[in-house]
Amino acid sequence: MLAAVSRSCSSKLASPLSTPAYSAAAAAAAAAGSLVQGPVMPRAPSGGGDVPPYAVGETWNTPCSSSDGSWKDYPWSRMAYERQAVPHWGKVSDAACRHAFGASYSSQVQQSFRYFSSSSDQERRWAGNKIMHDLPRSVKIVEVGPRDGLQNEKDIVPTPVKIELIRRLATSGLPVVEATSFVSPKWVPQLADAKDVMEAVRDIEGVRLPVLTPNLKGFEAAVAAGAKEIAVFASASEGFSKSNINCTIKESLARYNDVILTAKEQEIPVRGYVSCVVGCPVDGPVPPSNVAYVAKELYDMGCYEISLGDTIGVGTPGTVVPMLDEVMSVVPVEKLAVHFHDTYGQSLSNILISLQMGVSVVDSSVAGLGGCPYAKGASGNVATEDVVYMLNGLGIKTGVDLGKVMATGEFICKHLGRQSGSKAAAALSKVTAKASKL
Ligand SMILES: CC(C)(COP(=O)([O-])OP(=O)([O-])OC[C@H]1O[C@@H](n2cnc3c(N)ncnc32)[C@H](O)[C@@H]1OP(=O)([O-])[O-])[C@@H](O)C(=O)NCCC(=O)NCCSC(=O)C[C@@](C)(O)CC(=O)[O-]
Repeated sequence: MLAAVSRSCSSKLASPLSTPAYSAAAAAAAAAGSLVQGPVMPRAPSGGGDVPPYAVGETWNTPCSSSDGSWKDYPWSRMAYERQAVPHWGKVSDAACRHAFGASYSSQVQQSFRYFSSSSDQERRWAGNKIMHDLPRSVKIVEVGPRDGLQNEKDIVPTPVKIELIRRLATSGLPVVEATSFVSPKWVPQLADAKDVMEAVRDIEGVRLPVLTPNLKGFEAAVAAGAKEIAVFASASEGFSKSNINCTIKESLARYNDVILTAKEQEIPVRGYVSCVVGCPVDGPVPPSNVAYVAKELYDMGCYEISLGDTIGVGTPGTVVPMLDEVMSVVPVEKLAVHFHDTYGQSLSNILISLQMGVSVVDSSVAGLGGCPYAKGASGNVATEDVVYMLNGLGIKTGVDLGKVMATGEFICKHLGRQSGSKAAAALSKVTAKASKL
């Protein structure tokens, strides 16, 4: 990833060279080679210091400390070492700030510090072309906060709050907002109000509002409530399939075949999820071939898009790459989406590597809400704010207004009585608060 550097957009502020963040970045840059002369050419791995002396593509298991204090090998800790990215230091322009913040960029925000890697769209593209070639020009973000984000909440969120959450997300420029699930209320009590939620939001314009349906019963209820798009969800691991939807993978695929055939008759588009694409809370590591098998089955049945879910967030680029590689050999990459949970803080790295492999659809959840009630240890989804911030920084278009998503994150976090799981939102709100005192 590109290194970040803090610069001021305003000449009225203290010299950016004197800010602590800049000094730290400057020290790092100086150590890496050059600060003032622009791009630094990558150095070949030396094999010394902290850099592992492994060849590109070589893999190994990293010993990890387990909860009982012993050292174990986790098979999903496969890693691949490649040469380091090249930092490109530059002054941040107003255009870049506007790009990062979207339409809600204001003169107040303009006064604040920026944390971007390059000074202009052109320079960002330079870095992108040089190091991260093949990045898409635009990415579709599928917001899953109202469904995946809320389904794990213990206290029932009032229906009007859910409706308002969807309305606000829809006006943030997000093209798709997964609204709710028509699943058994005995299994997921939080979403027992699916009918009321869907009836209230069904006519919101300019956004697609898919809902999860585990069977024909759910499909019929969803359509009756006004759903115009649905999603089915299978698992790449038997253990999770049984604990999540109480049937084997084979049984679930037969069930989804019925749902998809019925949906086709009514011209209702169906998205397909594959969960546990790297690891399963019950079965452990999941072979990429299992993921490819389930993804292809769903695609062949007629799902227009297959979302690959790292349900418990154990993936790293080292395991995500071979998984995607295998899936891409049976499903066209333009039909794939990635869905990362941030349990181990790997989501943004995994998204970046997925984009480099050609994926251009990313699922995320406002304020990083989320977790699956049937996946012990699963934490929130990657935060929408963090994804938008990274994509803005890379000059990749999303059409999403970061300021509006941040405000929506504040809204829902206030109702849940907790802090946002988005690091970008936390940092940017501090920056904005500081700027308002200037
Ligand atoms: C699949 C079932 C229904 C099987 O549940 P079951 O108990 O095996 O099914 P059943 O057919 O025996 O039905 C039991 C009861 O549920 C009712 N029922 C049956 N279906 C429905 C329905 N659609 N809507 C409302 N009610 C329903 C049915 O009518 C019956 O009611 P009763 O006669 O006892 O009063 C259940 O296991 C279930 O609802 N599971 C959903 C669990 C869930 O939503 N998990 C979270 C999804 S997140 C995920 O999968 C991962 C993902 C997508 O986010 C990606 C990622 O993060 O990686």
